[in-house]
Amino acid sequence: MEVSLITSIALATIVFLLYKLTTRSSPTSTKKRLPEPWRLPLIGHMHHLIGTLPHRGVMDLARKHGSLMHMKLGEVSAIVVSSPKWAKEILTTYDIPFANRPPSLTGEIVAYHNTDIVLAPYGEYWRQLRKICTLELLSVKKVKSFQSIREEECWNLVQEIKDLGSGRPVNLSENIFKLIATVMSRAAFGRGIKDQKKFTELVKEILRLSGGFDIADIYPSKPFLERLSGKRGKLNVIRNTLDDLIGNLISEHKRQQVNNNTDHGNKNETLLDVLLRIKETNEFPLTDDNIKAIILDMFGAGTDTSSATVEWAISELLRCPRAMEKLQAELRQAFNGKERIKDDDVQNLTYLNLVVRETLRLHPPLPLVIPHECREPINVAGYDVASNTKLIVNVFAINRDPEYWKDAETFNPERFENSSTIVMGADYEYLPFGAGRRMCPGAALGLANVQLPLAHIMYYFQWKLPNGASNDQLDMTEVFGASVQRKNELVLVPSF
Ligand code: HEM
Repeated sequence: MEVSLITSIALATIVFLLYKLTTRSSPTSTKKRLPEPWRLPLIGHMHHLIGTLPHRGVMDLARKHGSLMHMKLGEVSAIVVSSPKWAKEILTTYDIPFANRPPSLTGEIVAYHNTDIVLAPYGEYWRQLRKICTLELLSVKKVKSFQSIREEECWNLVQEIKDLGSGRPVNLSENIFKLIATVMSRAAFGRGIKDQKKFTELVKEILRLSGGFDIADIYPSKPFLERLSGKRGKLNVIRNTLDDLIGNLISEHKRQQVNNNTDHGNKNETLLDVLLRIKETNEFPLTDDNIKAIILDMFGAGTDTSSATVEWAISELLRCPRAMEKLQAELRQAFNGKERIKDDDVQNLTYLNLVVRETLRLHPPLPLVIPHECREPINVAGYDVASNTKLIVNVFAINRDPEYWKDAETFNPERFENSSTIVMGADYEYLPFGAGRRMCPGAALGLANVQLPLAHIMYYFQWKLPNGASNDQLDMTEVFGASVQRKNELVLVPSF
């Protein structure tokens, strides 16, 4: 992040000089303006984010300048929301005007001209895709239908760790990501795919390139910067490779459907089956490219988010022995005498659920959600907001707002004991899945993909840091991309 910011600022200076040579300054506006930090010409407020991670930098700025603040990121104007009060106001009263997504290079290239769900502009096409998500792809019934896949893959991970032997370090980051990517592959295509490693690496690379703070994002009107930064070229290469990979899977699927005369609508339909059925029955016009874009969304939105949550949960538990013991006691009592843990068994485990909620409070994988964009000029609390203004909801700051959360920085699952909050707080004080029309439609699947792996990892093994380091020395440094991950992989030593 730091390198990309510094590169952005260096390139911005060049653009600034060119700009100065070719433009005259405009008269100062007299309109009421939102509070903002001091800014520099052309780069705006980007310099405030040097040496920090965007969600933390923006939180610190908001604590000084206000929880509804304006920021200029290069040439992009953004309104930044950092408190439950403003999140509620904006995501209810102004939800529709802000329901758009800003155009992005990722959307143009990798999402086949924004024909996925995540980046699709607000409108009829997006509405239809949301309906397909709610009723078909990510419905409770569908999430349940992937139960045996989750159980098998979790069990495989337990066996792999056992095969390595007690006391041998395990790279949990790698293994958890692989587990969730395999679950998603099997859910999407019915099996783990041949090129799975390559596929998931490419999806990870897209996410890494889509943080929203690099030079191409902050100067959208200067397309030559996309080339100069190499982003356009990289995304094109990734898209072409993924296009071949998913294209082949679609062709294979179509062949199998003809051979097997597949019974449409059966309970084991994969995500790809569902989309091909919708296409074939003309329920909603979808092209193969649309299907590729939607499938990529399921991976992009569904793998990193869940795997990061499992990793952060383990990290927090390691540093909080009291919570770790309590969770393991709950699991051992619930599964005493059972060889295998079933998906249904974990749904009602109180403390496991509290741990997951508290992890998502402190470590929302998408701390600045996915940027929204204003569709029309509006007035928010007396401030004029121009169309195309970006909306950044700093969920990271909201989830840690000291006005709402006692000891906000402390990992304390018990704080949710008497609360009904699961996916969002009634007062918008807890928003790991966002809120409003663009809220995450995959929360049920995301939670299921977190709970079961976490239960397995905590039930079957005791964990400690390698080389005799004490658990409270675990490094918790974050790295910012499309989602916030651990900077250093989580390598731990199991005993059993
Ligand atoms: C722990 C897991 C997850 C977390 C914390 C999470 C969080 C989020 C957040 C914060 C947003 C953006 C909301 C906004 O822009 O206001 C989002 C959007 C989205 N998520 Fe998730 N997500 C998770 C898992 C999943 C899964 C498993 C899927 C599907 C496989 C999924 C699919 C999506 C989609 C399609 C969108 C875009 C919705 C739209 O633009 O209409 N997510 N998610």
